[in-house]
Amino acid sequence: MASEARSGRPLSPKFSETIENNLFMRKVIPSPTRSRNSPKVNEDNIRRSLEEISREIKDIEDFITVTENIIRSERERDRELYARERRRKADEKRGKISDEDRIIINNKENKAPTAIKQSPVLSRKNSQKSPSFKINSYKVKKAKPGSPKFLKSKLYFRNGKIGCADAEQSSTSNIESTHALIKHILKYENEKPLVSLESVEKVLSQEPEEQVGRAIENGHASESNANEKGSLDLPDLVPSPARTNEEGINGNNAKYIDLEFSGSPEVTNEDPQQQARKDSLQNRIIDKTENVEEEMNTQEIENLDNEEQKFVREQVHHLVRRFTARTNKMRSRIEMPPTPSSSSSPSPPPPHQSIEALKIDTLDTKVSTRNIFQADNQSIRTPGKFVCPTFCGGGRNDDVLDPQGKVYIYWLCVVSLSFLYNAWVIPLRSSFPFQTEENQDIWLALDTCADLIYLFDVLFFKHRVMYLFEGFWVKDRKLTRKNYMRKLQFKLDIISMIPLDLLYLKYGRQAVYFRFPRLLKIQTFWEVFKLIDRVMASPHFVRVAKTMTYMLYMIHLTACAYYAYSAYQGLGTNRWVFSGKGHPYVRCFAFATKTATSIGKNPKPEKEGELVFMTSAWLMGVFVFALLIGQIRDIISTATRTQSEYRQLEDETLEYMRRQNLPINLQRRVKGWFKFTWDQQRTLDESHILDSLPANLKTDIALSVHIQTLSKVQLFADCEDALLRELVLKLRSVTFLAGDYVCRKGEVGKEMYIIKLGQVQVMGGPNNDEVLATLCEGSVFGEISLLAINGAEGNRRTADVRSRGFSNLFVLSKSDLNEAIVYYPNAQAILKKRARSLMRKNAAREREEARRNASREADVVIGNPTRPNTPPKLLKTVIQALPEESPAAMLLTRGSKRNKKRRETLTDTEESKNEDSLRGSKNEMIAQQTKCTVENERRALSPDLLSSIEDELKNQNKLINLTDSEKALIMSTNDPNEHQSSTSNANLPKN
Ligand SMILES: Nc1ncnc2c1ncn2[C@@H]1O[C@@H]2COP(=O)(O)O[C@H]2[C@H]1O
Repeated sequence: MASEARSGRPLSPKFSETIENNLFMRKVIPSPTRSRNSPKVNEDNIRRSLEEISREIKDIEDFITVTENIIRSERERDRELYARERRRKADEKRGKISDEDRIIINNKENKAPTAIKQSPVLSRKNSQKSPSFKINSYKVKKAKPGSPKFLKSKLYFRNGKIGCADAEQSSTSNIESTHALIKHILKYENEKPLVSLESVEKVLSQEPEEQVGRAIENGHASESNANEKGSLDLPDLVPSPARTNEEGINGNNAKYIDLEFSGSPEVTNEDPQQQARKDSLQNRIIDKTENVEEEMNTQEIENLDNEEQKFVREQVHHLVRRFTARTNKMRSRIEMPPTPSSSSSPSPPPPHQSIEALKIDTLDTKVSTRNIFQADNQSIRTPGKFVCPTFCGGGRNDDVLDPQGKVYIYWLCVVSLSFLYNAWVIPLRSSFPFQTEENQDIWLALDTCADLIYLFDVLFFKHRVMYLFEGFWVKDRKLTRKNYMRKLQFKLDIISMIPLDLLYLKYGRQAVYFRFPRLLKIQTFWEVFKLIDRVMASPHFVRVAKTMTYMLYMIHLTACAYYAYSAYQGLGTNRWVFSGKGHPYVRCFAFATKTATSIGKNPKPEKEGELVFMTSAWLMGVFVFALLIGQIRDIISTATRTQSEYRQLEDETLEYMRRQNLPINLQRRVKGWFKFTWDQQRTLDESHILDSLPANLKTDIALSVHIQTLSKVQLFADCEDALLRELVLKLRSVTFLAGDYVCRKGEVGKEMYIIKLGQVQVMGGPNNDEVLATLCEGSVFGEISLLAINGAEGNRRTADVRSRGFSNLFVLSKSDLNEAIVYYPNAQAILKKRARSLMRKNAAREREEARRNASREADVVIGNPTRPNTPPKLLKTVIQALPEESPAAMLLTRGSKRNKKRRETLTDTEESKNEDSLRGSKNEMIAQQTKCTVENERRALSPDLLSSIEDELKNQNKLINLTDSEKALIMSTNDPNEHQSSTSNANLPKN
């Protein structure tokens, strides 16, 4: 917008165009529907429109500033150009131009040919429509690259700068090209005039005034005639013998206005007639140009100032005013009262102040909406005329006090101390003989200090405290003062300062009771406790302290009264009154304490007056102590309520489990859960704590509490903050014990999780005992099944997730997630991307596992053929052949009961023996063969035995050592010969 306005010459039409074209201006003009806002309009919509309006007003403000700057700078430039031009023309007229200057002017003239082009006003018009004037051109073919001819260029004049048109399109440096081109022009200018006389005549015959008028009206209409591109070009300056002036007009360049600006003294070969003609033409040109130019310039500049500019400015200011008023009205209607905690932030003024703010003179050109809003806060600038204009800063509003600010609270503490001084000392000095002639001055000084504090409080502090009015903090000093003066507190403060002490003059300084009005400052004392209660980390202490102060003060008053009564009756006149022995205050205070608390024995009252005193003291004691004890109980119970609730719940749960006879282990886990949850949160259910707060505050609190965890969640870091705000209140906190499964593979997923504390393990593998990943604080899991990427089947958990130690997780339900995420496509995309990548990873892992299993199975088939389970036929035959009860048969059929391995070895040996015996005396070869066969066949039944024998024989290459009992067993079954042979057989190496 700014650039448009800057480049546009006819500022007024451009201005109005800009305004009309701008969206914000269209919005600014209030439509009937807009102004007729129904009260039922949704608050959100109002808010949004309010924000929009604020933005628009800001835009208008910028718009005004920019356009005003443009107007100013344009005007200055116009004036400057105009003055320069006039000076130059005057010089020219007087023929004072040096030759050198003439050449430069010549070229300058060429930048904006004819008188028309010299008009700054017109130049701007031109530059608006066509940004450049092409004033020269080269049309030489086959020129060297880089040479001015090659450029075939035209000089242009744009925004006060000269340049070479073609250089812009080529990569050549514009400055270099322009320089070269100018040099070239100057070189040939001596040989041939730049502009022919005929061209000049032609232009002049077209009535320049007309051209000017048209140019102004139509924005270069005259130039368009000459050049469709809107440029005013001179004929080719390259000296070409074939080329004549006529060609310049009628040939290719016929559309150009050819002007000859000569008069160069170097052109000496002209005849005097021609010279005279040239001079007269030149003069005509200059005269006409000057007249037109002068007229135009003056008119333009004045018009600029007087009409459009003013109109536009006024219009815009008017709109700004209207919109500011509307905005303030709307704001006053919808703005929520700030919470006490936000009071320190700059707050808007009460509505009536806003209205006053609107009285600001918006006609000031520098006014801005920002200023208006600032003015809202400073609407009243007149100095205060009421209380202490000098000290109180009059009507300034920059030093109001925040009622919850530190300065004010500290000051209230000081005032409270002086109140307490008065409250304790006035009864004390009135009853006890503590004010003597010697210390009177000290008391007087202390009294004066306390009084000064009271005075300062009223003069400098109380009336500056800002207050809430219809939801707005009122910060105006005049209003805060009025507010203070309206209150009862002001009246009490004034009464408490009444200098009744002056009566000392009449009644003497002993009459301290004249200071009793000072006790009316008690409101400040209450206020300070109230404020400290709010700002202290543990308000229970403040409450207990307050109650204790009351109690002690009652006892103090009783002590004073007791002493006064005793003094009245006469010290030590009976057993009840104060005896006068010891420190009077300490004794009387002890008496009063015993009476009030009914602890300890006090002397019995004897007189009626004493009885009345005691009765009232007892009553007060009962009342005050009942109150005190009740309060302290409340305070303590409030402080420990959450803990006792937790204890109660834990006890009930454990009791229930005991009654149900649940396993001890389970009970222990539940106990662990209670302990861990309490340690972590100091409450069992956080969610209900903030129930009573509005949603925005709840969100803020939840964000502050969980920010540490949530800041680690990548999902939220990558997405808008709004998503986090939306979800934070929906997060539920859950605790898992060590080894607990958070979710199981194949379950339907209904929640996703964010790890708040601890670690979880994602389990996988064929037996779900392989840890695929360990996730820690800030990690998100359980989202795959929620997103249901794989259609209906996709809502199943893809892995087991187990808590590694104790872990605390945020749970987000599927519905909550879906509800929120639907508006955040970014987050959706991130979650889906992550889910897909996890799924791909899992799929790849599962494929790999399947492949490994398959290859393992294949190995078994090839490498380990299974042996038949049925005993071989030969063995069956042998067993049948053996006597049933023989140890060999028993061994073969049942095996040993003692040492299996040894027995089997034995059986093996025996069997060999039996085989031998079976074969009898048949040749050894056959027996051996048989034995081997049997052995081979037995291997099927007891591979361990056989292999162990084999191993022993192979590896150690020694005889198998049978135990004696085994040998005996074998020998007892078979004859000695057989035994021999069997032993030898048994000892045979297998191979
Ligand atoms: N290989 C893995 N690495 C990390 N996390 C995983 C992996 N596989 C599954 N998960 C997470 O474990 C979750 C189990 O439940 P979901 O399938 O809903 O979502 C799953 C993922 O968030």
